[in-house]
Amino acid sequence: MRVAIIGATGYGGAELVRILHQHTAISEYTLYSSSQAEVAISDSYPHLTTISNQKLQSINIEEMSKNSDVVFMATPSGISGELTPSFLENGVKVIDLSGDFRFNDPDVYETWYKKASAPREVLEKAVYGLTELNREQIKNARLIANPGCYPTATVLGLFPLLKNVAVDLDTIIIDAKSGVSGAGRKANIGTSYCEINENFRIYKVNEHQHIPEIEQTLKLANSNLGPIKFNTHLVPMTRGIMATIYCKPLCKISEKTLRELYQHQYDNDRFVRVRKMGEYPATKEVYGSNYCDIGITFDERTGWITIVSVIDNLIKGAAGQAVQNLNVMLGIDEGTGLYGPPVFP
Ligand SMILES: NC(=O)C1=CN([C@@H]2O[C@H](COP(=O)(O)OP(=O)(O)OC[C@H]3O[C@@H](n4cnc5c(N)ncnc54)[C@H](OP(=O)(O)O)[C@@H]3O)[C@@H](O)[C@H]2O)C=CC1
Ligand SMILES: CC(=O)N[C@@H](CCC(=O)OP(=O)(O)O)C(=O)O
Repeated sequence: MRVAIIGATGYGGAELVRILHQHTAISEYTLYSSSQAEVAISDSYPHLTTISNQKLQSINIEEMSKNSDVVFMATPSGISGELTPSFLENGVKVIDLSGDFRFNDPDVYETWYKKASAPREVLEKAVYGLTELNREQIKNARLIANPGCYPTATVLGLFPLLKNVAVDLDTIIIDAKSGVSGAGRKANIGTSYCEINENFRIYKVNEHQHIPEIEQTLKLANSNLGPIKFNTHLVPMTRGIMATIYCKPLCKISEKTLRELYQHQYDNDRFVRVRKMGEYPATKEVYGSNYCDIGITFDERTGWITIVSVIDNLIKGAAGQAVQNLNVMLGIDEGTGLYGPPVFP
C-alpha cells in the first residue's frame, strides 16, 4: 500500500506522518506540498527529526497516480474538490480531511463554505467517514469524506440518543469549544498568542460551516430533526474539542438506561468510551489519542439531559479518524497505528 499526503506541512498532515510512522501495515508514504519542494519535512517540523527525513515533493497528479494507491488530502477546503476527480479517474483512492465531499447536495457546500462545489457526480461517490456509523460502506469506498472535528464529537455524542429516545427536537442545544490547532498552522491574527491567551471567545455565531454537516448526519438518526442550535468557542489550549449538548426528552428516563443505551450503541467501537455514571470527560483525557469519550446524565429536577463529548481535534477529529478509515478500507485491524493511549497530564 503506497500512501501519499498532500498538505503534509499542515497540522493534520504532520499528524498523519506521526501516525503512519507507527503503522505496521504502511511502510511507504510520500509527502507533497504546493509551496515547498526538496525541503525535508523535519525542517518544517523538527519533532519529526530522524522520524521522517523525507523531502517534500511538488504535486503532480499523473506522477503521483503512478506511485500511490491512496492519497490523503490534508488541504484547505476547495483544493480536494479540484484534485480528487483526477485521482479517482486514475484509480487512486482518496481520503479527504477537508469539507469538500461531506455533503450530498452541492448547494449546501456552496452556501456554507462560500466556494464552488465539486461536481455532484463525484460527491455521489463519497462515503462519509464517521467510522462508527458507516463502517460497512467505508470498506468498499474509493473516496472518503473524513468528518469535521466538531461534527465528530457532536454526532457521536447525540446519535444514540436521537436514534433511541423520543426527544423534544426543538430543545437541542450544542455548545462546542475547541483548542486553537483546529484553525490550522497558517498565521492568523485571531489565533496569535496575545489574542488567544487568557481569552475565551465565541466565533462564527450561527454560521459555522459544520452546522449543515451535523444536521445531515443526525437526520439519519431522526429524520424529523430541524435546524440545530450550534455555536463554537475558541479556548486557550492547543488541542481538544468539548461539545456540551443539552436537550429535553419527551418522557422521564433514568441515567442508568441512558448509559446502557450508549454502551450498547458503542459496544464494538473501541475508540468510543462511555464514561461511568457521574463521570464527565475532560479534553486532556483524550489528548493525543483517537478516543471520543462521552459522559451523559439526566437531571430529575429540570427534566433535561446533558451529554459531554470530547475528542482530540487533530486525531479523532482529523488524522486519526482518517487512518481508522484507511484501516477499514484495507480490511485490517481498525486500530492499527492508533493504539497510543492519551497523553496526560
Ligand atoms: N486542524 C484540525 O483540527 C482539523 C482540520 N480539518 C481540515 O483538514 C484540512 C487540513 O487542516 P490543517 O492541517 O489544520 O490545516 P493547515 O493550515 O495546518 O495545513 C493545510 C496545508 O494545506 C496545504 N495547502 C495550502 N494551499 C494549498 C493548495 N492550493 N494546494 C495544495 N495544498 C495546499 C498547505 O501546505 P503547502 O503550503 O505545503 O502546500 C498547508 O500546510 C482542512 O481542510 C481543515 O479544515 C479537519 C478536522 C480537524
Ligand atoms: C478552532 C477552529 O478555527 N476550528 C476550525 C475547524 C475547521 C475545520 O476543521 O474545517 P472543515 O472541517 O470545514 O474542513 C473552524 O471552526 O472553522
